[in-house]
Amino acid sequence: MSIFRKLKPFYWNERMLMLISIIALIGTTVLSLTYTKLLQIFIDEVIVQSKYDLLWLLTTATAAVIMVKSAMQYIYGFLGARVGNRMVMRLRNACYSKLQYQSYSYYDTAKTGDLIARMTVDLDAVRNFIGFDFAQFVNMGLMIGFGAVMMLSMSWKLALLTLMTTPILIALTFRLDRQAQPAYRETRAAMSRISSIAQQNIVAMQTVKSFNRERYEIEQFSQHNNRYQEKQYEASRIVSNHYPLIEWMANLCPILLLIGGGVQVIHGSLTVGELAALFGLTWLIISPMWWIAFHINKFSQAKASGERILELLEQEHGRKSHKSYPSETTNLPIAGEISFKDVTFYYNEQSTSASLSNLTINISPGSVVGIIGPTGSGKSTILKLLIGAYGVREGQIMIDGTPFEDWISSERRGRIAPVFQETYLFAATIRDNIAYGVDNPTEEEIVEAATKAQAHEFISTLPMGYDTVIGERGTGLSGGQKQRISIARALIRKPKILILDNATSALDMETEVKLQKALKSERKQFTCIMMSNKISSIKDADVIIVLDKGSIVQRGSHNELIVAEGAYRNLYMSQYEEYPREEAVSVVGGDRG
Ligand SMILES: Nc1ncnc2c1ncn2[C@@H]1O[C@H](COP(=O)(O)OP(=O)(O)OP(=O)(O)O)[C@@H](O)[C@H]1O
Repeated sequence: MSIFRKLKPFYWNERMLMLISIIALIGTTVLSLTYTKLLQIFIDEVIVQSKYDLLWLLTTATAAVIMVKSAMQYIYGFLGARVGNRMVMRLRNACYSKLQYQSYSYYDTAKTGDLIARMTVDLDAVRNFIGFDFAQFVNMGLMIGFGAVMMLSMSWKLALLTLMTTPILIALTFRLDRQAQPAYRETRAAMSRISSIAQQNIVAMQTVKSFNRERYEIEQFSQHNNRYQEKQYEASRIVSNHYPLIEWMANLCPILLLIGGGVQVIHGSLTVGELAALFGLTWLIISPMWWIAFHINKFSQAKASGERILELLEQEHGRKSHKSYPSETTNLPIAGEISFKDVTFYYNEQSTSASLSNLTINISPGSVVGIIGPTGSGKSTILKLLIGAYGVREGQIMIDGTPFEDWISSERRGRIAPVFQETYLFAATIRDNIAYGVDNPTEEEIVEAATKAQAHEFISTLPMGYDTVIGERGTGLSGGQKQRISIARALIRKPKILILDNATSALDMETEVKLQKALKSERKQFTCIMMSNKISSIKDADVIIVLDKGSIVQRGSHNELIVAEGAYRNLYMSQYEEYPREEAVSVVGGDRG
């Protein structure tokens, strides 16, 4: 029950509704018990004593009982659903908020399908338990209790005889819960794996199809689906193994009553009506006993699901993102000076080599810095440190002379705008995708950002312009178009620090030059860090930093680096070997384009 205790804040507000719902359910139970009394009066007085005038009264009383019972059943169903839905809404919101503020490193290993399964299938299991099954539990306990009291008041000897098997039944249901719980836990985990595989497959469908791996994917999915089925079988086997025993024990009650009660009727110590009433009561007690097994089953499933939801809610993974992230840009004065002092960074304890080693960089406000290096040299890692995705343990990063930790957790954080290497666009209009960078931007601001990002021109040629709806992950647009929209999304923030991580890799030379010119015209507005593998993207930077295996191997302007022996010149030669003469002449001649 500790799981449901921990989930209490999510349903405790609804305790009044829960109480009314439970009272309504108890009402229906008590009314069900009165049927047996009416039956007793009918046999002993109407039939045996021929009091026919009581017939109408009994009929009217039975009709009234039925009506009140249905009204109570309606209240129970209506309020139960309301409690369950409200609770699940709160829980889902809490899970969603938790996911928003989870650390970046959490998402290094998180499985999307698993998270979605927790927020849908698992939440539904908990909703059903809190909304309906919990009330049924209470009701069944009371039904057995009331029924037993009524039986005891009519004939305590017969009651004891009849209910002899009850302790065994209770022990069996507890055993069922104990054994079923791990099986349901595994079932839920298997379901999560299935969701993860399906989700990954849908996202990677292009790759799957282009490599003709449909059959392989089907086999993989089928294996996991089989595993899920096996886990389900295991859970149902445990439940089914218990059902016959529970049924047997439960059915022993009316048999014992018929033997004991029959003997008493023969000896005249019990009327036929009383035996009929006791018989009715026995069934009213037995049926909840059967149902207890069913509801225990639901309880075990809800517990397994509750555990998974709590795991999501309680998980703290690495450095948390800051809740104060402002969606509005701030007017606090920000210069945009960045300095890295002897920064060494490992992603995790298991890493054998540092992703950045002894990095010392000083970037003055309003300057453009190009960072170039081969793949895996640490460019994206610098971006991740600058957006606060990971904490620095060795060395120090300062912004405007303020230690990074203080700076990033302040309002100013909103003035840093990254454009990631992998462009992510939402399934929405182009306007909404650009506007995502800030709250309620004007049309002029959207067009201005798109124009600077060299996106306005192509957007205007689309039949629906800014209202063009793009598919999930930006389908319907070329790679270069997606990159320009994500640059516009960053520019609309009017950043003080703009970081472009290979963000122009898909642009043609002409568009890239135009974009660089546009950014250059703004150069005093913000500090710009451009990371790239391409010399053409960074050669106009004030300073170029050349990285290799996480260390700075060269720094200087393009003109300085091109004439010096080293990594930059080698890179240049390899990228421009097709037209070495023109470029060499223009560069060595000092023409910086
Ligand atoms: N989340 C991560 N966990 C562990 N190691 C990582 C992680 N991300 C990157 N790395 C490692 O850090 C090193 C630097 O990676 P980074 O992504 O910064 O390189 P990069 O220069 O941006 O490469 P590219 O040009 O290919 O994008 C690589 O060795 C990489 O394997």
